[in-house]
Amino acid sequence: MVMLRMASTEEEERSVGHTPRAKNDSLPDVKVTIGAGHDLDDLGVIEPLPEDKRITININSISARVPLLQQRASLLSRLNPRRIGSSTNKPTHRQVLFDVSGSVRPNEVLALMGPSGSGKTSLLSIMGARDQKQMQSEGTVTFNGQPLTKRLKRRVGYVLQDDLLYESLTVQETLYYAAMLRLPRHMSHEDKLRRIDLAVTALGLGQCKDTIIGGFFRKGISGGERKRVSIGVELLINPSVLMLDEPTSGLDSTTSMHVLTMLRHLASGGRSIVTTIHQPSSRLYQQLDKLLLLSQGHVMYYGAAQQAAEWFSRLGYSLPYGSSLADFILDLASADVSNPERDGEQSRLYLIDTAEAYLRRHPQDGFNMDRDSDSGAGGGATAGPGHISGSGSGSSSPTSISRSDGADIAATRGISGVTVSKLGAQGDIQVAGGSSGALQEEHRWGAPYLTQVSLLFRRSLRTRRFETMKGQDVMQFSAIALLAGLFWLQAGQDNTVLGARNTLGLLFFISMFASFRALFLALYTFPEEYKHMLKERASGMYRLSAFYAARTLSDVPSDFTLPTAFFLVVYMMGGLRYNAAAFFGMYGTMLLTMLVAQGLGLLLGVITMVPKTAQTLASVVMMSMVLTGGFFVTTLPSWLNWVQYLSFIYYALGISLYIQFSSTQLYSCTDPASGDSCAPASLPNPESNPNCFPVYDVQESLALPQNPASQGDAIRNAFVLLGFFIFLRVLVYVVLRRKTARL
Ligand SMILES: Nc1ncnc2c1ncn2[C@@H]1O[C@H](COP(=O)(O)OP(=O)(O)OP(=O)(O)O)[C@@H](O)[C@H]1O
Repeated sequence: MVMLRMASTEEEERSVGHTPRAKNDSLPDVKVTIGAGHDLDDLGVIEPLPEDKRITININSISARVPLLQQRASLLSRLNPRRIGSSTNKPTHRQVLFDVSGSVRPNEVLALMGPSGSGKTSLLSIMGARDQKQMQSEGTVTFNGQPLTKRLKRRVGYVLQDDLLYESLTVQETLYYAAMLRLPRHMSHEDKLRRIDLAVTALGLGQCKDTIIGGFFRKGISGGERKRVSIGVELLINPSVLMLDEPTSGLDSTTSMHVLTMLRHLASGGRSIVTTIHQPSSRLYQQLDKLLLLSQGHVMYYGAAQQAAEWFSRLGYSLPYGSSLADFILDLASADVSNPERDGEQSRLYLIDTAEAYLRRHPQDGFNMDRDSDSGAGGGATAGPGHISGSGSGSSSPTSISRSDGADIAATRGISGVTVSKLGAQGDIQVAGGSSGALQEEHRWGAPYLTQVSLLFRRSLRTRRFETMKGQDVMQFSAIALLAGLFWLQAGQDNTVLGARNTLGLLFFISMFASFRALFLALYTFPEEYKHMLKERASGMYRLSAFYAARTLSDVPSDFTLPTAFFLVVYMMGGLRYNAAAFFGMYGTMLLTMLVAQGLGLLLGVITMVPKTAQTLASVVMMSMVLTGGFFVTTLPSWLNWVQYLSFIYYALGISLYIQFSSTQLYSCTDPASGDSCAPASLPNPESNPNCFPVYDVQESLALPQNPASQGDAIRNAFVLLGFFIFLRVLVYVVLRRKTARL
């Protein structure tokens, strides 16, 4: 707990390293460098924004509630009304934001600060329309007066707290795919490449540009470099608004300073920047224009960042000499500061009450003394409610504030290294609709549709560069193919009924093995990609259908190579029909079956989005398909007969049987001594054996659920499989669309 003594404003400024500034300080036109002396002015992406691209964000009375984890009512309590009352009266939600208002204008850096759990990330996510489904929010956020439309979202860069990057891509590749997908189509390929180079240079990523991003299992670039790559991905599009969640967390002070300096510089080019920041040093704090301080979801201060000390001092909470302002206000928000009149919690509540009362009159502008003197309002318009001046400090109330544009704040900042001459020219705020016209003219998607598919396809292959053809997969397939080949060695050449039963097992095994693998691999596709997809779709990077097509197509080479080799070995060793048409017919059937199984896996994955749940469901579904596929269960009760028609393995087996047996004459042979059916070894030539008789009804003699001799049935089976394939793919797309409907 910090006990306060009163400090003068000058003391405060000295203690946080501020030099009291005259309002119109003219600052030297100093170039800003970031990392390894790179010059930010060299980065084409941060040239000043044209007037019509600038965006003012207004936050109007945002409140938010999150669900509380509750145990489901037991059956007993659901049946007993008296118990129901006791369980359902518990609150189900907790409010985490309370009526928060504010604004960010072009040229401004607004910092959201507060102790952990105070609601910074929640507020930022609501502002960027990235809030989670579970969160219920009220109030509005407008961008130049309009809600955040899909088109506007493409002008908003959003950097998440946990960088979401593909671990197997290099830094250069990450920026390349982002640039090619997001930059406007009228820009030439060379210009896009140049922009990537500039971003790499300006963000100091040159030395690691060919290193993979890496992750838990495979080490890649450092944490600070990851942050810079995440920022770089957003900078490439030259956004009008940049929102960042903890861009400096985990970075050393120098790198944090580089990041904040860069943000300040970006803002000075007409962008509106909002960033959450945890505990900035005094140097970092100086880069901020506006501060919105949250304490347990309530606004404790909103206004010019450099005047927060003044505000609190007037309320009786002066910055102790030698303390950092950022630490001090976080202590205030954490109820860790008391004064002779109030303990920590009382002080916190008092400061919140005072701020909320004041901000009801100035919801968008907040506290800024400079504007008073600007407008000549002085203390004339008494903005502060009576209880502010009545604070325990005995000091005067916070000066009343008149509205003026945010450029004044920027123009008075005096941040070392920022070319302030630019700020004055760009200070005007755009009115609603002014920029939307220009935004309408832009193409909705950066890259054309087919280019999106091609880029996403190539990226998808690269993201799995460490996965394809793993040694253990090759071993697994070789072992199973060899074992199956040996168990069914030349079984297909045996044309006795006994031999045909054996071959039936081989045909079934081929369909089943290929399907199982395809289905279980596909379960993970979308759950693993979900977060990336949400993030990239939220920034309008590509069409969902382009992603879907590319992602599923890119599975084909890796998922189908080994099964093809497996098929070749098993087909030859198993002695299935040596005929090109039969071979390719059987191969095509296996591929189609795999595609259907893959579709089913994708569907289960996308419905659940949780691999473990999808796996459980998949084993039940797949077992039912296998059991009713026509090999294990051959006679079903009539009322359950329809189940087999749902099994894609049933149709696959039907086609395979047609290919193998429709033009082969089978013989039923009996051993004269025992009267039993004979094994092929004992009767190598059934055609000339008097104990063998031709079989005319293969379906009956093999107890099959469908007729292998019927070409019509085989064609129907092929069409049904094709129908399954198309139906499942469409269904996956529809579910995926619903899951990402909020984007
Ligand atoms: N989806 C959710 N379900 C339940 N509680 C949530 C959810 N999202 C946020 N919260 C709660 O809301 C509060 C604010 O969370 P938020 O992440 O916005 O805080 P923060 O200020 O960003 O914290 P930090 O600095 O630690 O990141 C926390 O108490 C958090 O537990």
